[in-house]
Amino acid sequence: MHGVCARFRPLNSKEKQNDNDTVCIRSRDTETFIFKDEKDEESVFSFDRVFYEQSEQADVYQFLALPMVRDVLDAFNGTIITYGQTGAGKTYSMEGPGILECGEEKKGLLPRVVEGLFDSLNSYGEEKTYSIKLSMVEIYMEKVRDLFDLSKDNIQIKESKSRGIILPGVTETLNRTRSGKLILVDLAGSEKVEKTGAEGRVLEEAKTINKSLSALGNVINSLTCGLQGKASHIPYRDSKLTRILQDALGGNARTALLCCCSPNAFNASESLSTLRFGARAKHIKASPRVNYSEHKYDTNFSAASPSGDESSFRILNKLRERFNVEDVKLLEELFIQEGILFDPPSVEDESEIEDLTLQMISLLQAAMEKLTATVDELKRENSMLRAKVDASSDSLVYKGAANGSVFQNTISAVQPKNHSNRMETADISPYQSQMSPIKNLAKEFIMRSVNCKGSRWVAEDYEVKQYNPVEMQVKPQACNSSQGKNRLVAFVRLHVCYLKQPIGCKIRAMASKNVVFQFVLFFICLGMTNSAEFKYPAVFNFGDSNSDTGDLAAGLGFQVAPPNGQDYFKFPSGRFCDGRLIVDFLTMATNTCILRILTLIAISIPSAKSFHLDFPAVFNFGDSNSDTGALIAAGFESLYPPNGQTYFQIPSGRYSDGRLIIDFLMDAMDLPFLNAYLDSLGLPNFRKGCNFAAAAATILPATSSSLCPFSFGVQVAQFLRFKARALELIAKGRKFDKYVPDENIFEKGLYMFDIGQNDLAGAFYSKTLDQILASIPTILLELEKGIKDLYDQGARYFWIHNTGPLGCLPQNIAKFGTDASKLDELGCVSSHNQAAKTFNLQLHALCTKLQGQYPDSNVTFVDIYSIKSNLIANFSRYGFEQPIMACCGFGGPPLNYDSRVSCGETKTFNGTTITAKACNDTSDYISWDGIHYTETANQYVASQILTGKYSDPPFSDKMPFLLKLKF
Ligand SMILES: Nc1ncnc2c1ncn2[C@@H]1O[C@H](COP(=O)(O)OP(=O)(O)OP(=O)(O)O)[C@@H](O)[C@H]1O
Repeated sequence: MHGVCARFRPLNSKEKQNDNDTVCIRSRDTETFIFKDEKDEESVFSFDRVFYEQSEQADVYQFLALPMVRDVLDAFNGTIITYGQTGAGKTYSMEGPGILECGEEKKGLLPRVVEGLFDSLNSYGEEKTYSIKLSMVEIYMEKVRDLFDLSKDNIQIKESKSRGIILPGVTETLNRTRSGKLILVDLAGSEKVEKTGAEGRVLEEAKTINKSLSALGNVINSLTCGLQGKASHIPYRDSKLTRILQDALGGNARTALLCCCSPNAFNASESLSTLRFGARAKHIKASPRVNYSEHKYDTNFSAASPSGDESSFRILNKLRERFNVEDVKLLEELFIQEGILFDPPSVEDESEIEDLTLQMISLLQAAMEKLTATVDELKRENSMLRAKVDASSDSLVYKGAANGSVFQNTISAVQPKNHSNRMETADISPYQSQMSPIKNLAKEFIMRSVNCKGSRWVAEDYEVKQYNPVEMQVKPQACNSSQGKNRLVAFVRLHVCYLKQPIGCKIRAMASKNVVFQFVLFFICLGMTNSAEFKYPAVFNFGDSNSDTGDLAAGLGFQVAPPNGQDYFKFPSGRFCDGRLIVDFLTMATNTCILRILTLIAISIPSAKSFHLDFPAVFNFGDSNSDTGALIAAGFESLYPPNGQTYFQIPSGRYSDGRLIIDFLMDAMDLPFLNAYLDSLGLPNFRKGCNFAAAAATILPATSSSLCPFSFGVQVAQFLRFKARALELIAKGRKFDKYVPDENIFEKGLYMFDIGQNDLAGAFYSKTLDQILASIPTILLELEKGIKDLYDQGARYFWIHNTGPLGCLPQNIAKFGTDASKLDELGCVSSHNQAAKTFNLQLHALCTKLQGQYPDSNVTFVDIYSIKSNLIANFSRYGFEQPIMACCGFGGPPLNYDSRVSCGETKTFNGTTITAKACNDTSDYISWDGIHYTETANQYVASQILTGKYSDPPFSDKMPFLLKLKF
């Protein structure tokens, strides 16, 4: 980094009161100080400059910003970031104490930068033409929003070879120009949520902010911890913030970081985190270079370098000689996914695609070299594995998995990622011809931004009363700074372009380890499939008990008791035999053992992280409200896009556009998303729990007409099988520690339940309301039985969701609500909601009973019904436009639901083709597909659960949903 500095603000009046004024720093000199942490342990910190309490705003500007202002005029990019906890002085440093009362002395970096910039431009004289652009955006809840045009609230971030990361529309492409951009970033506070007392939606905002800051930390860690001489994956794409700052952090920019801290001992832990962040960031090495924009028809340039077409043709031909076309395509795709290649659709200018081809080719060459090395390594690994197969098949299973980094990395590399982009931005080019209006305009924008951080309200609520170039008066209206403080970033960008000669061109190449691994597996498979020997890379077997290696036991929890398995496995292995089956011998004969390696991975993938948590794991039982992929993995149903579009970008096995309530709860507990028990591919991680929930599941046992065979009893049986299998592996010795969940998680884990909706909703198709109400005790008896079985197996923490207002689901309204007299005041089917309420009352009573019966357990009842019905009744207050109508469906208002086509499906009826499509903005809708909720609605429900207000007993400390910065 160009400069990393620390700044300590003076103690504020609150800190000075009540003997609370202990200071945690002792100055040594202008670069070094001693910091005393909460445990009174001292550490020495050194930065490029330390600004102590008495430092002036001008000192900060001169040291940190002035060199950058000069550089930007020489076409170097610059970025200045203020970082630190809330109230540490970020905005003060960036802007000043406030525009109205802010004197010359107190004004911050922003006004000084603008003045410095224009002063420098003026001093350059008349002969040059300058184009100046300014944009202001904020990142709020992972959306980039144009503060000059609030209707543009999801601006796409794009990447241009010549200009790096851009928000298209702001800048103008000029031939043979050099341009510098200066980005000023005022980050949101990095404090811990517990100190802010945030809850509900504010808490959600804080958590999103926390994620962005964590992503920033991860990027800095990757940039500074990468293996020497080896390019490693930098997760810029994990948040909008890191994507926008990509150039600033690792690439083409001089970057300065101002770590703002309180000197007060009360804030020592946050200050320490900020200082550590800065200390690490100091090690980042950027390579700023002069920016220029080449004209694609520039003849000089063409003469000096081989044409893009020629080079591509030559090198691609070489590649095709070695691989087939599909392989090359696949490699390209993977590189784009990993962000090491420009994604052509995300490049803002068609004319740059030729350059991208060149860049891609050099990347392919680099990857080829790495690939060759890795293939050699894998050949060695392969022969080692073969030797071990011959020696001992038992140890092979373990070591194959231990050495199975290829498989594990391959599978992890295809995990879905969260990126979504759209294009739009503001352009103030009409002002570019005259210097003075631009300067004034820029000032006006900056003035607008000053008084209310998180300028979401600024553009709407500020009014310029009187304005002239010398003095201006800005009147803040309804500026709520406490709301503003939860906004992530006030981001100002000054873009200065001027005409000069182009200097040169350099293509930056990176390679990703993950991609290489992903690619390698692909080639191994090809090699083996083409072999004439009996050596296959994998075996996919279909059959009955003659070749069932555990399906019935695993899938339906069927008990295969001893002495089954006694001869070979020494325990029941899921096979109906004393030992191995024909398929086992055949598989061994292939010398691959992949079938078993995959089986092992499915059961026992190691977790990369270990957290100290209240709950080490979660076991979930339920229906589609919490199914994270079971029914799809079982092959009973398919989900098509746009399912999953919002978060996973592919159908993720969840019935929603994005995450479910369970996902948000897992996230809040700092646990990974739960893998479906039945989903054996995709590096399932069961160390932190397992999800047995399956869409369409009922509490009552499935019948021949049920959509889903995995009723609650089967889910409990699957759990028993899961536990037994895990314990078998644990009993085999420590070598399996990395692969199986700890034994104690079965007792300490949280058992969650969200089931019952289908028992009620399904019954309405064949029963009267009275019959349904009468059946509720029987349904709950079955639930009680399963919970007792789990208790007998050691479960002690139970978390039981009641069922939501079924009558408000478009599916039920469409079928049972055609007669308006059947609807309540919200437009929901009364009978369905009555059944849900009765069920919930009795479920609540069951929870109380269970708690009484098992005093050593913790049974928590969660009132989802109240949260959801409150949301539907007050939808607009929570930012939704549609309380009932489905987002993804067919038929239009009022329900946009047609039971003949589910979300994403296209069908033809009587010659007419219909498709159930998604709405434009899923976050406006509560209902996703007429049966399930959108990610935004799920997030709201989860945030309400986390308040603890809807639980019986209310909880305060069970869910450790505190901010956990990882620096
Ligand atoms: N160096 C300083 N000298 C005098 N006052 C300061 C200084 N730094 C901060 N302050 C004062 O401390 C208070 C909090 O500062 P500021 O609003 O800049 O914090 P922040 O880090 O931007 O917080 P947030 O993340 O909530 O926006 C303000 O009243 C500000 O005027």
